[in-house]
Amino acid sequence: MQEEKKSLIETRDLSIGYHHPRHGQKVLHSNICVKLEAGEFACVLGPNGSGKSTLLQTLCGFLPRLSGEVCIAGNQIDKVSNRQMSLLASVVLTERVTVSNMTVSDLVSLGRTPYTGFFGRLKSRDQELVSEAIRSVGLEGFEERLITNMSDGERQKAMIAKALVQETPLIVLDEPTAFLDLPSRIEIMHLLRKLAHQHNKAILLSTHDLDLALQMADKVWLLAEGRKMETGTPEDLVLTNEFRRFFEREGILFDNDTGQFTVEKQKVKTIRIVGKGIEYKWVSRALARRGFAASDEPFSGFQVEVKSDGKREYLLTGPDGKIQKLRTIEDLLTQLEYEEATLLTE
Ligand SMILES: Nc1ncnc2c1ncn2[C@@H]1O[C@H](COP(=O)(O)OP(=O)(O)OP(=O)(O)O)[C@@H](O)[C@H]1O
Repeated sequence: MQEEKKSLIETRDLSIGYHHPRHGQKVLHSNICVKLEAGEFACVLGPNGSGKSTLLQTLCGFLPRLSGEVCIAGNQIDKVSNRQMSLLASVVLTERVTVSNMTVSDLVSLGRTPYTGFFGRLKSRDQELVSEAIRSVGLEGFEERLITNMSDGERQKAMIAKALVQETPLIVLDEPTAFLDLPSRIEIMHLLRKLAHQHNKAILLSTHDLDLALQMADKVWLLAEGRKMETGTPEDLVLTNEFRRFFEREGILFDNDTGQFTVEKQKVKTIRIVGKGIEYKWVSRALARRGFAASDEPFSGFQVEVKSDGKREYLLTGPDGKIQKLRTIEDLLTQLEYEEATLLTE
C-alpha cells in the first residue's frame, strides 16, 4: 500500500480576493481545492493580474481569505501562531529589501531567527547553514556586500538563501526568477526542485517562465481571470489543451508538440529548403520568422540550398531559375525580400 504523503498546504472551497471599503468584495477566484505535498515542486502560472500573488499571500496568511479553509501541515491557518508558521513555512515575496547597512550574511542569518530568537547569537551550525545557503545560490564571495549595493538578481538570490536557512518543510516564493538572467533562472529552478526531491520539501512558486515550469515542475497550478483554477502535471495540462486555453491569445499560439509559444504568421508562404544539420535548422527558423514554411516538395517558387560543409553558403534560386550565392542569413533574408518585391512589381 502506498504511504500517504504529508500535505503541507491544503485548501477547501477557498475564495481569494480583496475587500474594498467602498466597492465591497472583489472575488478573484473561488472554490479553490488544492493540495501541495511534501517532496512536490509546484509552479503557479497565469497571465499578469490573474491572481498568483494574491493566492500565494493568502495561502501563507499574509492576506485574509474571503471564505473557505487553508490548512498548513494539517493545521487550520488561523490556529497556527506566528512562531509555528516561521518553523513551517519560509516565504519569499517580490517586494524589495530596503534595509540599509545590512550585508548578505546579515540578511541570510535572519532566516535562522525562528531558532535563535531575534537577538540570538548564531551557533556554529547556524553559521555553516548560512555559508552553505549563500554558496548554493551562487553568492559565494558576496557575504560582506551590502544588500543595497547589489543588483536585483543578486538580492533575489540572497532572499532565496534566507528562505533556505530557515529549514522549513514548506517554501513559498513569489516570482523568484523575475530579475534573474536565463542561466541563473535555470540554476535556481534546479536548486528548488532538488530541495523538493532530495530533502522532501514542498515548494510552491509563481513564475512567468512557462517553458522552465513545463520542464521542471511536478505539478502546475493554472490561474486565469474568469476561469476555474486547473492543476495537474504539466504534461496532462498540455494534452488536455489547458495550456492552450489559459495562455493562447490573438496572434500567439501554444504548440502542444514543442511546448512553446509561437507568433502566429499572418500569411504562410512556402519555400523549398534543401540541406541538413544545424545550419538547416537556423535557416528554417529565420525563414519561418519571415512567414515562410519549409517544404520538401519540388517547387516552382523560391528554393534555398544550405551547404552543410562548414562553409556557410546559401544558394537562393528564384522562380526564374537564377541562382545567387549568399554568405549570411541576413544577406539571404534581404535578397529574398528584394526578389519577392521585384516579383510583385513585375
Ligand atoms: N490590494 C489590492 N486591492 C485590490 N485589488 C488588488 C490588490 N492587489 C492586487 N489587486 C488586483 O488583483 C488582481 C490580481 O493581482 P495579483 O497581483 O495577484 O496578480 P498576479 O497574477 O500576481 O499578477 P503579475 O503576474 O502581474 O504579478 C489584479 O487585478 C490586481 O489589480
